[in-house]
Amino acid sequence: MAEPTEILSLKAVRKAYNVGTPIETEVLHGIDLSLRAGEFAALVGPSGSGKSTLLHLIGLLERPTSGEIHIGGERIGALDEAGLTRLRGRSLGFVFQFHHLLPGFSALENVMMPSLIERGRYDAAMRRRAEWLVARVGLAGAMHKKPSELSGGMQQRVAVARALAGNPPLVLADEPTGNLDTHTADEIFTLMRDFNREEGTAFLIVTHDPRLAARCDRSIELVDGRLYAGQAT
Ligand SMILES: Nc1ncnc2c1ncn2[C@@H]1O[C@H](COP(=O)(O)OP(=O)(O)OP(=O)(O)O)[C@@H](O)[C@H]1O
Repeated sequence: MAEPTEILSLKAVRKAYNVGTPIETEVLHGIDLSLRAGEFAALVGPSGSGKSTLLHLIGLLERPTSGEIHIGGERIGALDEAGLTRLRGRSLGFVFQFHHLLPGFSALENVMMPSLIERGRYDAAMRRRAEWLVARVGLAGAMHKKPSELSGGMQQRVAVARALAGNPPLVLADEPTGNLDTHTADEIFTLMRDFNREEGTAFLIVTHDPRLAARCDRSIELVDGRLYAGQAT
């Protein structure tokens, strides 16, 4: 059973891909990692070290080949696909390098979308939360604009607001500033940091930017599919 303050726990997690039967490549070799509620952590490492693979496992988008993952105390190995979808909707928010906003919908509608999909119905509280978030990321005046009418930085602000819409205890961000200039990257990073402090949301942020990693509480380093010594907890 995971510790109550742990939002995430990985024990001996391995991931191998079949790259043509019977050839298997192991990408992650026994990862032990835990993240506490409210932590703000960077996930760093060279290209190909397995960062995205690890994030996909934690994001419940893929299953580990072996080992155990707990999210919010729930053991994911025990869940079927419906259970994984429910846990993902309730516990996780996502920010990607490319915002992945839906082009036909306004900023506000994009922010409401995950809650709408998860709950299967519209409600006023959901809209109030989304309006508050869009204003909080500095886009009160652009709430009804479509993504194509917004700059790259503004689009990523909407993506951050969308990740927070369901009040998840953990947000996973895969190179969230990788497509932005330094100034805009700093702004987006600061925004995530503010949410971390204001709402107690934990963040796990994949970044290649050492400046941003240094601004996190903790840097978790992957090298060749293993956590660098001393990074385990
Ligand atoms: N679906 C897959 N099938 C086979 N191999 C894969 C698959 N996904 C990833 N890999 C391999 O796993 C290794 C780790 O990839 P991953 O994308 O997780 O690394 P990364 O640290 O995120 O790299 P980058 O910083 O370049 O994004 C790479 O060698 C990659 O080729």
